[in-house]
Amino acid sequence: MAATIAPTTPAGAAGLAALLKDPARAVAAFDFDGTLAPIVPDPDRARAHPGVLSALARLAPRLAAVAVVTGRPAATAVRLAGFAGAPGLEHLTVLGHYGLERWDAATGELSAPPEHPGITALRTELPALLAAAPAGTWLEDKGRALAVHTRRAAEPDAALAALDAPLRAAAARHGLAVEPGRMVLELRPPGMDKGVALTSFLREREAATVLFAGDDLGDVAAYDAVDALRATERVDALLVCSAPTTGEPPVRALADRADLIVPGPEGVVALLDALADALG
Ligand SMILES: O=P(O)(O)OC[C@H]1O[C@H](O[C@H]2O[C@H](CO)[C@@H](O)[C@H](O)[C@H]2O)[C@H](O)[C@@H](O)[C@@H]1O
Repeated sequence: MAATIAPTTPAGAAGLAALLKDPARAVAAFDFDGTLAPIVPDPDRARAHPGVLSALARLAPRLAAVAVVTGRPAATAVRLAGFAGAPGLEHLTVLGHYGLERWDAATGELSAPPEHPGITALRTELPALLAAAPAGTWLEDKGRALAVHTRRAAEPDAALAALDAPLRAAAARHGLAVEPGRMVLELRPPGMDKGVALTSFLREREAATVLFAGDDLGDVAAYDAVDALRATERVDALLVCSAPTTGEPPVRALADRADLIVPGPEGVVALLDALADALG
């Protein structure tokens, strides 16, 4: 028997009903870390939850499209999740670097803009800026963006708070945007976010319904965009919050607005399987 999917808001119930009624006009989009992949101390060791590929593959052929919208470089998300060549995901799209990059499974092509000059300059400056940071602080060079992580520090939140002002000043000096996240502060090119990326993708696919699932502050822009589409274009939607299973509190800016809260990537996989079951 299919598991019950129980949105806690009337708008979410309408979104779910619309998706089940007309899946061919629905798009499902997912954040990667914390949503499809369990959070781990080393980002390069993150992997999609073992149930993700089969659950997405069951769902994707029934929907207008499935996308991953992530702060990771698109190629990194594809590698960590094993998306390339995955049966059933021949039409998956990955929007990486908050939408700056795009990878389409159908062609295998990756599109990406040139590196922002602020990133090039900051790359040489950051080691000195981080020299006095608490042990365990480290820099993830993502190519088009630089992310300072504190998850491995003894006091991750305090370490991040101490770095906040100097990193924001450095970002301002180089014309970069600051993207805070779970024990990470990322400096990246401005002018793009998950909301802009998701809106553009939904228009491209002429979606009437969207399911979006995320877990972190970078996903708030996508929530904002979906709410705007609900209000202005009568798009039906189901906003899902993947709540941390790491002991961290959920990101309130998502949890307080979500139509459905699920327990981490395992809960997301259960939701996808329940949707696939319900679609028959
Ligand atoms: O948009 P996302 O797909 O959620 O990517 C956002 C950031 O995710 C990664 O960091 C997070 O996951 C790591 C691995 O589990 C974890 O160690 C870290 O504490 C989390 O913040 C990634 O490393 C960042 O570059 C992304 O910006």
